[in-house]
Amino acid sequence: MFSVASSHCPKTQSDLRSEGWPCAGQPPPGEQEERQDGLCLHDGLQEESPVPHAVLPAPLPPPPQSCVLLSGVRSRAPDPGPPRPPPAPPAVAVLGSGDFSRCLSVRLLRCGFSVVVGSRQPKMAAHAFPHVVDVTHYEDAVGKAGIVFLAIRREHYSALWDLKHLMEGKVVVDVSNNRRVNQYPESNAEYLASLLPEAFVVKGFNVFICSDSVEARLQIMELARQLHFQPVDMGALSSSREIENIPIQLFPGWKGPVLAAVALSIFFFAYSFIRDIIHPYVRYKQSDFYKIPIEIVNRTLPTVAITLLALVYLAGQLAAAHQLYYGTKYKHFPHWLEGWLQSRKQLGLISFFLAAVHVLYSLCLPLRRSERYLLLNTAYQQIHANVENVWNEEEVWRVEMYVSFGVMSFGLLSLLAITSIPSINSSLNWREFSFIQSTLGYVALLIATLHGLLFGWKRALEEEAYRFYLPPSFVVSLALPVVVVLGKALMLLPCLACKLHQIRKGLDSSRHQCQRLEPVGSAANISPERVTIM
Ligand SMILES: NC(=O)C1=CN([C@@H]2O[C@H](COP(=O)(O)OP(=O)(O)OC[C@H]3O[C@@H](n4cnc5c(N)ncnc54)[C@H](OP(=O)(O)O)[C@@H]3O)[C@@H](O)[C@H]2O)C=CC1
Ligand SMILES: [Cu+2]
Repeated sequence: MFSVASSHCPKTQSDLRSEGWPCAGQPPPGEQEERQDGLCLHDGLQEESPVPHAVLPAPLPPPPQSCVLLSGVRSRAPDPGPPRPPPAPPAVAVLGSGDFSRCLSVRLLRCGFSVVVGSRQPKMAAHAFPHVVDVTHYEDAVGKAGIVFLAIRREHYSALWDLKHLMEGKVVVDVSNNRRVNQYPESNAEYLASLLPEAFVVKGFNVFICSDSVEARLQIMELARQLHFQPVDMGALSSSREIENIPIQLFPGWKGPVLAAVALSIFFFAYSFIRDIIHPYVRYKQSDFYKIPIEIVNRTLPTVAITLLALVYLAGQLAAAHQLYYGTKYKHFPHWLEGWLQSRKQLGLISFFLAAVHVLYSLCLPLRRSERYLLLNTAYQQIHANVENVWNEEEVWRVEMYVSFGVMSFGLLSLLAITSIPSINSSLNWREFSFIQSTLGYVALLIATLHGLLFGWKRALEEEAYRFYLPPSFVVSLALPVVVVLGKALMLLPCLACKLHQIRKGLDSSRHQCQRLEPVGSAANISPERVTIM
């Protein structure tokens, strides 16, 4: 339903600094910083597609007015004078004539480069390219360009051995992906560098880029920018293994949140099973096993959903506590907290998913045959007892409010989920986003907690509700949300709120100023100023 991986790097990364389930608009100046180290796995050329057109880039605007040289150096503003003919576009060689080669060639052409394609059978391959592309033999193609893209698979790199002398001093770009994580002992790029020791090998292209030659790396990053990608500098060529593994990882950001959801589901399911099925069976020989498929599942779903939602906001509160304790936003969070903060969006979306399934299950409750029998039995007993009217004002109000709060909190959760879609979140400014994800997010948590409390009502105080000495599951599931809601109330106290505000404005009151750290490194290091939750 949701595309949670953004095709815009900054947006994906900006997830991390937002309040609730993250993805954020532009922060106000001085409060947040922008970094562009997101994962853009959905960027056109990154995907291996058997259909070339599936990854063909959309028509692009005209190329920038040759203000950026391929060497990565920006030229000065041109002197006013008679207009000169535009310089010949720089030639880029692409070796191989497969799917990737065709996509890349078209993109290069659209951005004003001249392309020379190297093929083992140039005559046959030429049909697949626009007529302006020079399709020739490998040797010829390499000789005509300073930058050489390899659009051939690693298994065929050995054929490049014959071109070794021609590759001397050229920038050779390895774009290959693998089919399995750590498929070969060394990365494809390192293998290529060993085959072509005189060339400057650069790994990656559209997003993550690395090379042992800083100049070559900058040159390819500039080229990527000219093709409207947002490259991320990954440093030395040794990072190529990491880059090659990225496209074949299966939802890496979801592992922790999914594991948390599964563990909580097992716990709450087992808890309800013991209390609601095993207990009546052991005590009264009453078989309630029919409750497993719907009732127990529908009791597990909301408890896990609300716990996950509380975990989203608990991470932000711990981050705020960390900042208050150290009196600065420049001290890195512990690793576990960084990971947790990064998982908030996934936690929130899983919570939304479980809440949605809970809604569906709840709507289906009256459809059950068991419900019908129970209702008839109750009616019969009522007639027997000669009771005409069982209307209970308190019960009526409790259930009306309980259902209403449930619907409201689900509505707010839906809003949070929708605004975490990259295209929607990019249409919001920082304040709008923060209002929805933080303020409305807390309201959703508060209302969901009230929904749970109204569901349980007085049962927490009744002795028979403690089966096997275990409190009802709603009591267990509401403990964390109540703590988080109270934590929020605490953070709103003027003394704490003011101090936190100052810290986030960058006014260090800390004894730790000497440890001031600039946010650096991989995407795993979230800078504290990205977190404004309270
Ligand atoms: N970074 C990214 O975003 C992406 C990277 N890639 C990578 O690009 C590379 C090319 O992928 P793709 O275009 O899909 O592959 P294809 O199989 O479609 O094309 C490979 C080309 O390699 C050439 N080649 C050279 N030697 C041989 C040989 N011995 N046997 C067969 N072909 C040979 C062929 O061109 P010819 O016959 O003209 O010589 C062939 O067309 C791969 O390494 C892939 O992982 C792919 C998609 C996305
Ligand atoms: Cu509910």
